[in-house]
Amino acid sequence: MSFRLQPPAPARPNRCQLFGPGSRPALFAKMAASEADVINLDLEDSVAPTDKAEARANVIKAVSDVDWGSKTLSVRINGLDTPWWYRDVVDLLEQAGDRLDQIMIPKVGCAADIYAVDALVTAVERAKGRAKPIGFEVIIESAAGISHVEEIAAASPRMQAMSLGAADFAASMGMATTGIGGTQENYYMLREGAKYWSDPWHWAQAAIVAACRTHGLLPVDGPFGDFSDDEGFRAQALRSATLGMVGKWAIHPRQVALANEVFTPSAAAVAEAREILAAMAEAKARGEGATVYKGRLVDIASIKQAEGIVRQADLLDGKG
Ligand SMILES: CC(C)(COP(=O)(O)OP(=O)(O)OC[C@H]1O[C@@H](n2cnc3c(N)ncnc32)[C@H](O)[C@@H]1OP(=O)(O)O)[C@@H](O)C(=O)NCCC(=O)NCCSC(=O)C[C@H](O)C(=O)O
Ligand SMILES: [Mg+2]
Repeated sequence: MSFRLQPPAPARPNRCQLFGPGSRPALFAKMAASEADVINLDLEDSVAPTDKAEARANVIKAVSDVDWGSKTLSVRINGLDTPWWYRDVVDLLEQAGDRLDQIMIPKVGCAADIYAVDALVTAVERAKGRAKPIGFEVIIESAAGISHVEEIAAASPRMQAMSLGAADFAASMGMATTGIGGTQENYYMLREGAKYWSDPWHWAQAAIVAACRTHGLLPVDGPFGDFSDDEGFRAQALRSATLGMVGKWAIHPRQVALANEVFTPSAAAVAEAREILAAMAEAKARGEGATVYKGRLVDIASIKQAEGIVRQADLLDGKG
């Protein structure tokens, strides 16, 4: 390990973030009743420009009026290139109750974007005497965002989580697709006449995971647009989990159970992790740093891998 230790990410469930437009208040109670760990009430791209003010008022009311249980409650504000974002921040911080946990900042391009929102949030918090500091989560969804991902992750102590926004990311990068996440038909390798599909989101996801793990944030996979394609969602989520992401967005309620399933360690994975820890404890008692488990090497690094799985299982204990 480097002299600079890796800080832990916030210890809270973040397997699924369920989105709903702030302009559809009829959805709020359904979102609260869902099994999602995080709720994202949206003021940004799912809300038409003519509905921005009404959506903001709906969301401010719902923060206090709806019973959100133990979920993390987040509101996605408008981007810093719009005329709406400062009013989103000021009205939320002045008028929404203490139940609000986070603000999600979309389309961040550099650390200064976070600095600007932090300055405004801090001023309103002090003026209003808000006791609970608001956390930040951000979306990496532009060429600038992915280019500056590490400085963005380090930009504020308010930072909690970072998501990949596949739709805006594809648009910003000029990617030849209108798909939101998942396999892309033309992104394949050819060998002896057979196509092998590759993953165009992989490098951006890996960069986000590395930035998050360096600075103690939760890395999250964003939307999968085709909500009729359960297997496509599951495949995308499995790849994200394998890379180190802790959860995924749901843009429709049917995606919530899929995300929870993928990002909850299976009973078999937890049992194996505990067996590895037991095998390594025995090895340590013998004065050894490595041993053989089921015919393969396990060593001190395996302890950290196994502890991560057990820690996640303990965190989710009782959440199904
Ligand atoms: C996608 C939707 C517009 C679909 O809405 P609808 O046509 O109403 O869906 P259904 O008829 O299939 O709904 C079935 C029942 O589920 C309820 N429902 C629908 N959506 C939600 C929800 N989000 N949360 C909770 N419950 C929901 C319906 O009311 C039905 O209930 P019932 O009648 O009682 O059976 C809609 O799902 C939707 O608006 N989704 C969220 C869209 C959104 O927030 N988008 C923003 C995030 S993605 C993004 O921004 C891209 C990203 O930034 C990037 O760049 O990648
Ligand atoms: Mg977007």
